[in-house]
This record gives sequence, structure tokens and C-alpha cells, in this order.
Amino acid sequence: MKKITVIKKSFKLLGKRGFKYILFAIFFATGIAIVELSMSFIIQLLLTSFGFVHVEYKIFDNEIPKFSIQIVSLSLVFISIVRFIVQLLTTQTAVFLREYIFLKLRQFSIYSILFENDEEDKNTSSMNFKISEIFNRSADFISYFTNALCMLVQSFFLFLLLFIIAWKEAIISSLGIAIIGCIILYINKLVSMNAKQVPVQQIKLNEGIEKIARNFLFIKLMKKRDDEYQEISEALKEYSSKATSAGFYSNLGTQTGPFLGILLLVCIILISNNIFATNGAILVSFIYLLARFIQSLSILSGYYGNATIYFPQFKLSLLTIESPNFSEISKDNFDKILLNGYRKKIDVKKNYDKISLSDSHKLSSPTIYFKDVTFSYPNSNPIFENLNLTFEKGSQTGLIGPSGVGKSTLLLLITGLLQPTSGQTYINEIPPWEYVSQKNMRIGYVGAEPFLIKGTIKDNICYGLTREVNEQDIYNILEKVSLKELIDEKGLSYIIAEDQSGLSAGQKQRLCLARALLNEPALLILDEATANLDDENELLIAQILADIKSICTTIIVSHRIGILKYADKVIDLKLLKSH
Ligand SMILES: Nc1ncnc2c1ncn2[C@@H]1O[C@H](COP(=O)(O)OP(=O)(O)OP(=O)(O)O)[C@@H](O)[C@H]1O
Repeated sequence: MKKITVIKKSFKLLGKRGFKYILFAIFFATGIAIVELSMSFIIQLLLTSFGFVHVEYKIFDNEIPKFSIQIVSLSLVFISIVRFIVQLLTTQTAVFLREYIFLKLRQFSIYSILFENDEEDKNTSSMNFKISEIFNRSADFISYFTNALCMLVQSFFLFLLLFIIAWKEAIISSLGIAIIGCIILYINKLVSMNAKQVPVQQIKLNEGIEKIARNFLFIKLMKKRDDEYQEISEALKEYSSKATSAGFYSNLGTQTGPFLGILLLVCIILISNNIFATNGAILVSFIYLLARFIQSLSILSGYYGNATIYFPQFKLSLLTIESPNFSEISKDNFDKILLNGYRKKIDVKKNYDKISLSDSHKLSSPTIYFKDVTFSYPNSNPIFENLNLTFEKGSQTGLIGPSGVGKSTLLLLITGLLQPTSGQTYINEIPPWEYVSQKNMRIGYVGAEPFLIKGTIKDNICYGLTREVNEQDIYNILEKVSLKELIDEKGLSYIIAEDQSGLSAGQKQRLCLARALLNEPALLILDEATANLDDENELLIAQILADIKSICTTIIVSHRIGILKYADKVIDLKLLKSH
């Protein structure tokens, strides 16, 4: 990515609000420089009041009166309080900005997972990696960058003040600081070189872990565990070594500043004393400001080093904002959300939003029409051409045909997840997507792969329910699909893990069927939903489906005939396509 593109995209990511926070931070940082100037004067006053240094103060030929030690001490306390507040505001603005960016990126990431890029492979590992590694580190980058910017501004003003207090010493100091700056910049280059490799190894590491998690049995069976271990270990070692090197150089840069700074201070004191013979009180002020300046520079170097470490991740997250929806999501009032944390606990109420049984129009089974439907996947031959079909209200239709003939594709067209290339599909009088998007619409879907969430059996069976049910309804439906024994043994609160272990394939499939049936669907779609059941259980499900015929339009894709026993119609897609 070109530098100019990075800058443009960074502005887009920050948005007006982010930019506003940066300006606030810079404003407070300027305040700190002014506070430092006051501090240096008060130190002078303190030294003269104690009699450590004797000097006559004059501003525009007017002598400044001597103050009592009490007044000077009180001023010192006052200015320290002001300094504390301004410093707190500066660093807090950076913290606020960090959370703002992190919240924005995470919120958008969740939005895009749910609503964008359907073709993208979505899995826990890569999603977590993106959020916890890439976005978290990007937010860290923003925070370090803002702090570095504040320190730069602060250092700049302190530098100007040095010239105001003692310009000759300031010129000599500038030379020394230029040399120190060059050394620190060189060290930071080493930080950057190492940091660049960190996300590359992180991605390798993440992909390796994901590969193992997905294919563990296969890897074990093929005796590839050693190879996988070797490969991941390499990435891990490389990652750790690059991260440690980047951290080391960043640390070296931070520590080099004060070390060389002290040497510079000693030189300045010697030169000032021996050559310029500057007044003692002024020299004390100068030395105080120079020490603060060097301190600011070394903090700046630390922030800059850390920002360099996380810059590669920040660059990666800039790709996120390429989505046209990013600006829309960014309009959320994030300041309000962040400030809420300081004021009160946010009360998140679960909104179940169930319908009453009187909402009868949504309960009636629909009729589905296909009119001259042609469909092809991008860059492929058409799967269907001029297809005309009707699935009558309350009917049960079986779809059969050889593998790859288009059975699942037809289901996707019915549910509106795919659009015909030409022709029209309707459910009742409206397009399928509109039909299924209706609030509280009762649709049941069960596929060959059971969709189970991490949670209890009860959580799973109630997931997506749009009608009120009680515990008895749940027990009844589980009994109907022959899961009573399982529930008696494990209970409704039995937890199904993320890898779905603990239940047999058939039990999982029956659980999914029970979930679909519990919702009393008006439209029920089963795609090889009984593939893992024995004949006895399959016939049992066929019987349940026969019982709900009058209230539900059912479409069943299956290679097995048992489940189609009570079907009103069985369509062989191969025959249909050859006509
Ligand atoms: N997303 C996709 N992009 C491109 N081609 C696809 C896509 N999904 C499926 N296909 C192709 O479309 C054809 C029909 O696939 P579909 O999954 O509908 O078949 P099916 O009859 O359900 O098969 P099976 O019985 O094996 O599940 C196949 O040739 C398949 O390779």
C-alpha cells in the first residue's frame, strides 16, 4: 500500500470524531508545555527564596518582587495539580481514542461477518484472530501514535522554550539532540524491520491451528501430526523471535534517549559554566526544561517504537474500511457508548419478541411457485433452465436425483438465498427473500450437517424460536423424535461443546429436527436431514411429518425413500431437467 493511500485510509478510519480526539490530545499536550515553563520559573523563585541562588529578576527593566517561601511552595503545589490534570486529560484522550477505534473495528467486523461476503469462509479461529490480534493491535497503534504525536508537540514547545530561556545553550543542545535523534531513528528502523514479520508469522500460526482443529482426526489417521507440529513450531519460533527483537530494539531506543541525554546535560552545564557564564538561576531553569525535553523525547521514542511494532497490523485493518458499509456503521454514536461506561452500567435486556398464536396469517402454510426459472452459478453452465414448478400449500414434496443434479441449489432458490438468473420465484405472492425476512416467520430448516450452537440442549432447541413454548412443549417434542431417553439421562441443561462432541450424529440430527418442529413451521425444508438416522427413526420422523401436513408446506431432499413414505409428490430432478 502506498504511503498516501495509508494516510487517506487512516483518515477514513479515524473519521471526524477520531480526528477531533487527536486534536484534543494535541491541545492538552501544548498545555503541558506551558505548565512546564511555569514550573521552571517557580523552581527559580523557590531557589532564590531559599537563598540557594542570588539573582535580581527583571522583566522589561521592572524588578520582580521576592515572594515568601509559603507563596512559592503553594504555587508549586498548584502548578503540580494543573500538570496532573492536563497530563491525565492527554493520556486519557489517547485511551478514549484507542477504545473508539477498537469498538468501531469490532462492530464493523461483526456486521461484516453477519451481513457481508457470503462467499468468505467464516470460522471461529480466523474471526477471533482478526478481532483479537489485528484489530486489538491496530487500536494499540492508534493509541501509541496519538501519544507519540502529543509528545512530539510537547517536545517542540519545550524546545522553543529552551531558546527563550538561554539561546546559546539551546543551540549547543540542538546539535546534541540531532545526533541523539538520528541514533534513535536508526534503532527504530530495526524495530520496523522485525515488526513487519510478526503478522506474517501470526497468520501462518493461526492458519496452522485452524487446520489442526478442523481436521484433527484426519491428520492423526494420516500420521501427519509430527509434520504439522514441526510446521507450526517453526512459525511460532519465528513469531517469537521477531516479536522479541522488535521489542528489544524498541526498548533500546527508549533507554538510549535518557542515557545520551544525561551526557548532553553534563556537557551543557560544563560549557555554560565555563564559556557562557550564564546566571545560575537561569541555568537551573534551562537544565530543568532540557531534562524535561529529553524525558519527553525518550517517551516519544518509546511510543514511536511501539507504534512501529503495531503498524503492520494497523495497515492490515485498513483493508476493512474498503467496504462501502463502513461509513454507515461509523455513524453510530460511539462517544456516547464509551462515556456510558463512566456513568452507569449498560443494561442489556433480552428481547424475545415472540408472536401470539392469533397471528394466524403467518402460521398458514404457503404455496411456492417457480416460473420459467433459469439458474447458473457464476462462470458455470445453467443448472436449471425454464423450470416451472408449484409446491402446493400444505403439501409434502420429495426432491430426488443424483448427486450434483441441483437439489440443494433448488432449496436455496426456494428460500431466496439464491436469486434466479432469469424467471421468477414466489412464496405466496411475494419473492422468497421477502417472505422469509418477515418478522416472526415460522420456517424450519434441517440439513445433513447439524447446526448446533455452543450451549445447553435447551439453548439449542430454543434457538430461533418465534413462538412461546414452555418446558412441557420441549419435552413433548423431544419425546416425539425419540430423544426422551437422552434427556432423561443428561437433562435439558446438558452442554453441547463447540466441537459438538457428546452426542451421536443421529442424536444431533434429531435435535435439529425437534428444533424445527417445535416452532410449528409453516414451511419446512429438510436437506438430507435423516441421513444419520436408522430406518426405525426415519419412519418415525416420516410419521411426524405426515401429521403436520395440513399446517405445513414441506420439501424434503433425500437419497433415502423412508422419509418420503407419506410424500404427496416426489420429483426426480434428473427427469425434470431432461424434459
Ligand atoms: N457455490 C457454488 N458455486 C459454483 N457451483 C456450485 C456451487 N454450489 C454448487 N455448485 C454446483 O452446482 C451443482 C449442483 O449442486 P447441488 O449442491 O445443488 O447438488 P445436489 O443435487 O444437492 O448434490 P448432492 O446430492 O451431492 O448434495 C453441482 O455441480 C455443484 O458443483
